[in-house]
Amino acid sequence: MSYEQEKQVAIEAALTAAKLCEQVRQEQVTEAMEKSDKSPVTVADLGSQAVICRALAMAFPDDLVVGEEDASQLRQPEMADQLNRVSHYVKSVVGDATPDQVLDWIDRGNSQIGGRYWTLDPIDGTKGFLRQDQYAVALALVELGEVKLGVLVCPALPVSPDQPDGEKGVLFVAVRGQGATMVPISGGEPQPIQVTKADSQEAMRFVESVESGHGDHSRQDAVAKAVGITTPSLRMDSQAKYGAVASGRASLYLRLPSPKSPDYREKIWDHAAGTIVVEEAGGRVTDMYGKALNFSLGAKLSDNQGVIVSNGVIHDTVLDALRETASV
Ligand SMILES: Nc1ncnc2c1ncn2[C@@H]1O[C@H](COP(=O)(O)O)[C@@H](OP(=O)(O)O)[C@H]1O
Ligand SMILES: [Mg+2]
Repeated sequence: MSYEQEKQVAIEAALTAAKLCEQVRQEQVTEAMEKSDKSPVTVADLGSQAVICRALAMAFPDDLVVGEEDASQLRQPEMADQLNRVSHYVKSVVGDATPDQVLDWIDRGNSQIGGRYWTLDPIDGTKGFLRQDQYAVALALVELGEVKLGVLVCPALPVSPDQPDGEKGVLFVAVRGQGATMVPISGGEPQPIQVTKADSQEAMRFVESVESGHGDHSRQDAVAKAVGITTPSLRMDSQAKYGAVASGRASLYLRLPSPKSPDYREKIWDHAAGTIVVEEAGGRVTDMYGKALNFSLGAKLSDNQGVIVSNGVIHDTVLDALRETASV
C-alpha cells in the first residue's frame, strides 16, 4: 500500500492543528488546566485533538483514533468558558464548529487500539509548549502493530540547525518503505533525510528531555560518556528529539526511566510517529534492553522500558554500555 491518501490527510490535519497551537501561543493564553494525573493540558491540546480527529473522521470514518486527550473535563458546566475558547480556536482554523461538535471530535480520539488505528499526541511536550520551547504535533498510523505512517510537526524547531535564531517550523513525514522527509512548515519541496552515519566523536551529540522527571539524566550522561560522547546533551522537549536524530542533528536520543517513576510505561502517542521517522531515515529504535517497541498492546508500551533512538551505527554499543552502567 502506498498510504498516499492517509499521508495527505495526516499532513494537512497536523499542519492545521499546529497553526491553532501557534495562534494560542502567540495570543499568550497558554495557562494550563490540570488533568487527573496532574499533568498540564491547555486549550491548544484540546483544540488540536479536535481538529485532527475531525479530519480523520471525514476521510476515514471507520478508523480508530487513540489520542492523548479526552473531553470529560471540558464537558463539566463550570468549564463552559474553556470550552468556548477551545471552540473559538477550532473555528478559526476549520470554519464553523459548535461546542458540541468540538466535544465529540475530541472524544473520537478515545478508542482502544485495534488492527488498524491512528495514535495522536495533539501537543507532545505540553510543558515545552507552556515554556515557549519545543513541542510537536504527532500523528501515526499503526497496522497490526507496525507503524506505517508518521507525521511530526515541530513548529519551534529551527529549519537550519546552524541558524538557531533563523526560520522555525519543520514537518517530518515517513511512510514505511518510502523513506523519511523534512520540509519547512512554510512550504517547499520535502527533502529526504538520513541519520548521521559517522560514528566519530564530532558527529556524536545526544538529545534528551528537558524535564528531569521524564528520564534519568545522570545515567543518560554516564551512558553517553561510555559510548564516547563528550559534548553536553542537547535538551529538547517532545518528539522533536526524534526529528533531530532522523535529520542528523544528533546521533542518539536517550530516555531511561526516571528514578522518580521507575515503573513508568511510555505512551504509544509519545513514540509512534517519531519511531517511523527515525527508522525510515536509517536509524534504529528499541527499548533499553534492545527490544522493539510493541505498539499492539494498548495505549501504553507495557512490554518496554526506556527508549533508545540512534543512528543505528552506535546502537549495540549503547545497549552494551547500558548493561554495564546497570551493574555498577
Ligand atoms: N515519568 C515519566 N517518564 C517518561 N515520560 C513521561 C513521564 N511522565 C510523563 N511523560 C511523558 O513525557 C512526554 C513529554 O516528553 P518530553 O519530556 O520528551 O518532552 C509527555 O507528553 P505530553 O507533553 O504530550 O503530555 C508525557 O506523556
Ligand atoms: Mg506526549
